[in-house]
Amino acid sequence: MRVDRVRLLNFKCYGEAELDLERGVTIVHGVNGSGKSTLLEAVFFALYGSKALDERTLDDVITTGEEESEVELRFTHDGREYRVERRLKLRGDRATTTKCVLETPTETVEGARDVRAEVTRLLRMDAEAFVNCAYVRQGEVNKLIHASPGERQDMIDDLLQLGALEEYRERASDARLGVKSVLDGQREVLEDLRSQVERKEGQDLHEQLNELESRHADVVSKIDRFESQREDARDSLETATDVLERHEETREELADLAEEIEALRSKIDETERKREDAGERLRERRRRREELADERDGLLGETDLETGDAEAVEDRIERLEERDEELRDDLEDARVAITERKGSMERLREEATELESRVETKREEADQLDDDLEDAVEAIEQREEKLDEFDAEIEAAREAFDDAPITFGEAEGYLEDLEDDREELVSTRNDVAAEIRSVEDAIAEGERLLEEGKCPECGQDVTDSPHVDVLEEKRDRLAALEDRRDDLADERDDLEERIERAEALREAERRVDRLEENRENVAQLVAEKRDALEGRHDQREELRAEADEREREAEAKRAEADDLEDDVADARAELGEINGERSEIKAELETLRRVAEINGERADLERELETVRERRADWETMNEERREQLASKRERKRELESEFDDERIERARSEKRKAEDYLERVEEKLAALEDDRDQLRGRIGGIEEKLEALERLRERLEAVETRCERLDSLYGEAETLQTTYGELRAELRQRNVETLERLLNETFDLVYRNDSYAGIDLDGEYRLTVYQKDGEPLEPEQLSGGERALFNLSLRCAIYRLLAEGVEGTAPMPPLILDEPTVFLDSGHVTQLVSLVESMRDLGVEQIVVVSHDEELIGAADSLVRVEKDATSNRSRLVRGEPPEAALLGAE
Ligand SMILES: Nc1ncnc2c1ncn2[C@@H]1O[C@H](COP(=O)(O)OP(=O)(O)OP(=O)(O)O)[C@@H](O)[C@H]1O
Ligand SMILES: [Zn+2]
Repeated sequence: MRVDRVRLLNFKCYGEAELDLERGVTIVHGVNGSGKSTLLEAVFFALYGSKALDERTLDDVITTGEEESEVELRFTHDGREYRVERRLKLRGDRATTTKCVLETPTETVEGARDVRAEVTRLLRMDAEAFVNCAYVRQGEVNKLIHASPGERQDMIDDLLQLGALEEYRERASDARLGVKSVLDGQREVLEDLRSQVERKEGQDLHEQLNELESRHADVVSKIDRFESQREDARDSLETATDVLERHEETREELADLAEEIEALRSKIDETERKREDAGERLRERRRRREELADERDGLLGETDLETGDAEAVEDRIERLEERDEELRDDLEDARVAITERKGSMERLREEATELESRVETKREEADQLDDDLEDAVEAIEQREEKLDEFDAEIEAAREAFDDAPITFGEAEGYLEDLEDDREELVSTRNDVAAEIRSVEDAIAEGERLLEEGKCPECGQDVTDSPHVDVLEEKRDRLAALEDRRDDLADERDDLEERIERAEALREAERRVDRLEENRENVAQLVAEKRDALEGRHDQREELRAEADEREREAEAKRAEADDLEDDVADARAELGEINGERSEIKAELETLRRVAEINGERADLERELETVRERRADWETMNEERREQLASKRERKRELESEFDDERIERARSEKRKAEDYLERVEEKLAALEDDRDQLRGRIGGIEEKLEALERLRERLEAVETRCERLDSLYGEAETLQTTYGELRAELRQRNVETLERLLNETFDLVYRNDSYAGIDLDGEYRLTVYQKDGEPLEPEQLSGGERALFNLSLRCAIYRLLAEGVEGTAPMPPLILDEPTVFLDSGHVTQLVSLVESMRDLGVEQIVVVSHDEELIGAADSLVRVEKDATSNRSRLVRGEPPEAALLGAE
């Protein structure tokens, strides 16, 4: 068997991974925890499913955090291709297998159990055998050494299929013992049967049977006789019962007829009564009709209708109602007219009153104006007097100018001129005064100088001064100036006087101005008053004219209102007439309506009369029919009465009694006889059964005799088979043990070639003993760790080779799988392990898969697989490498 391809999905640390495996030695390497062992486990799991998991469960297989997991394995076996696929799914917190198929070239096997059975059959190994032989798991290197010889024996026997032989031997032994116990049982049965048959044969069963059968025939013939007599009795009973029943029926029919006749008669009477009542009603209704006719004739007399004919009456009513309708409209119109006119009339009168009150107001206003006018005239007169006073005053003021140097109006200018003159005068006086003073001073200076003898003019000695006469001139000048000053004083006094007068004149001028202004004002007021007076006159005239106008209007309205009052009186009179006519119409309508009512009632009566008449006729016919029925029922009754035959009835009764009597007795008798018969039958049956049992016993006896003979020979055969299997196994094991011992020694030699050990001994019970060079025996447990590992590997390889070469009909072996075989080995022994691996390959092992870190092993590989774990996703990956990669591996 060769693994071609492994494909994983979410298998433990793997996400998606796929690996093609080739022939030869494949080394799987990678750091701790990268997933190397898991890869091998996956192959194992693909083949054997949960059996490959030891104590772990399916949910350990699914990558943590995932729901589903898949593993697919393609392999070639015996030249044929196979494919196994398993799929797991987490349901809640338990994983289950949702798909498990094995595709073989000829069929598809489904279901975990069937697939495992088929794989076990193909490889001739179950899971346990697989790990004991082909798959050396990590840490299980010493498994075979630590096992007890008995366990080892079972393991190896199983692998070599010798277990089956032992099983067969045991089965043969079981079979032999089984046959023995069955045979013993059967012999006991045989004895028992024989004694039973003998006992039964001594009982005279046939004679007993004959006697009982003749007694039985006797009883049966008696029963037959009584049964036929009972039949006769039953017949006569039936006939008698018939006659009596018929009689009973006739009597019942007669009774029914009597009842029916009675019922008919009472119905006829009842209907007859109803008919009479109806006749009475007819008469009553006719009377009523007459009464109504009389009443109507009376009513018609009151009207001018010639006939009480319904149509004519309705016609008349209709016309009267139309007329009444017209009159009602007229009435309404008249009422409306009255209301309207009364309204207008009142309105007119109100308007007139209103106008009159306005006339009065206006007249009062005019009178008021009269008074106002008088007052105004008086005021004007007063003002005019005032004007005269002003004129006199003005005249008086103007008189001041009569002897004045100026005329009225010049005073102002005149005064101003005088004042200017005065000013000029004053300044001239001042100038004169100043000159006087300076001349006086110069005179005084000149006089002083002169006294000192100096020139008054230039201060030089007066002797010969040209200026001595100047002093005199100055004195002249002073006198002239003083004259002038006095003149000026006079002039001023005169001027003062004139200014005083001029001021009085100016005052008079101003007073006249004021007075004239006042006068003007008063004159204006008077003029205005006069104008106003004029206006008031006009107004007063207008008011009076208007008042007259309104007074006339009011009179006109009152006249119109009086006319309307007359109209209203006329309309009222018309209203009275209409009402009169309407009450006449109303009276006639009442009469006519009553007539119409009578007509209606009479028609109803007529219809009712008709109905009653018809009803009566119906009742008549009904009763006639009933009378006929009555006659026929009476006839039938007479017939039945004539049928009655008392004598025959009496006979039937006595016969019935007799038959009943007999039947009662015969039943008892028959029951007793039947009892006898049944008892006899039972006894006959008992004897017959005993005879049959005897027959059966004889048959069984014969059968048991044959069976015992057969069992005897079977026992002999089983005994032979058991010994044969035992011998066969011992022989085979001996042969295998010899081969295995040889292979083991060869292999151990190969991997542990030194001088310490002479050889290994394997006895028939698979007890292992290692002999040292000096001939001392050693238990394998006494070997060192490394030695033990090598020893074990040798044993594994030896078993593998034995299986691959030795056993007849062996299937092609699965790959040899070694998980970390080098852990206990030093480098020298690794080299030997490498040669072991190589020799296995040379011996024709198709595939060898080894998990190892060892460089030397890697160097020996035909192909390399590196397992890496992605640091971020934490998923393992498979990377193929070719052997040259080995050179780079020093760094790992
Ligand atoms: N169900 C699972 N889901 C995810 N990871 C898992 C699951 N089961 C196991 N693992 C992880 O798979 C990793 C690989 O384990 P494995 O034994 O294959 O490593 P290895 O390469 O053989 O290491 P060593 O060299 O130490 O033997 C471990 O780190 C383990 O934690
Ligand atoms: Zn590992």
